[in-house]
Amino acid sequence: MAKPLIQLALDSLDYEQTVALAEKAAPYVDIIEIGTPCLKVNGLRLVKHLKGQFHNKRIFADLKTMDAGAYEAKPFFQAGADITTVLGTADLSTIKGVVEAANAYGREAQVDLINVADKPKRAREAVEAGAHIIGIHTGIDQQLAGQTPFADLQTLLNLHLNAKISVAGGINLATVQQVAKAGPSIIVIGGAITGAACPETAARQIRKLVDEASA
Ligand SMILES: O=C([C@H](O)CO)[C@H](O)[C@H](O)COP(=O)(O)O
Repeated sequence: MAKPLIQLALDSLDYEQTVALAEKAAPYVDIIEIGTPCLKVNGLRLVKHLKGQFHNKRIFADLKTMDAGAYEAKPFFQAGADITTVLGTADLSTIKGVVEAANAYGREAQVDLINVADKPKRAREAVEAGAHIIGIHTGIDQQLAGQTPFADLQTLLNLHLNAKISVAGGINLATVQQVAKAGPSIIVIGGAITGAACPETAARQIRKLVDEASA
């Protein structure tokens, strides 16, 4: 089974704390995500910093773009982001704009299906528009209401789309192997690492569990 990439989601608002968490978990992850709240507070400066410090990792800027796709994404690709996100609920022209910007810089566009009603339909349209990654995502507020991304992940994987599938939303030490065995390309882990008593230990454990599940 192909080994999924592990994406660390950083959702602290504090610049220094975000860099410190990235330093602790970086040896065990493939992609470093600047989560939307963190990106809104810390912006392009943090993208440049993390790309400079972790040049062998992919940097994910979780823009969740809703309009002006290319215009919003371009400065983040110029600053070193390898992947930016656009909302699946956006107009298809906005999704195409982010895809075009990503292609112009040799990077990737992820379409986030958070809050999309008909996920298979939108995922097919996004892939048709050139999206490189489709994100199954149960948001933090939805997690608080008891929702999980597992059923939607399986639905999307069953479509066998010509794009990578990423999954996010409350994945932790207890669930990461079940997720890895389902076969996504990318598994996103936020709070289970950043909120752990020892983030470095949690990241190492996640890496081990994913490697075991996909061996
Ligand atoms: O994308 C996220 C959220 O919308 C805030 O930016 C999170 O980074 C993502 O859900 C992963 O975090 P956890 O759910 O804590 O694993």
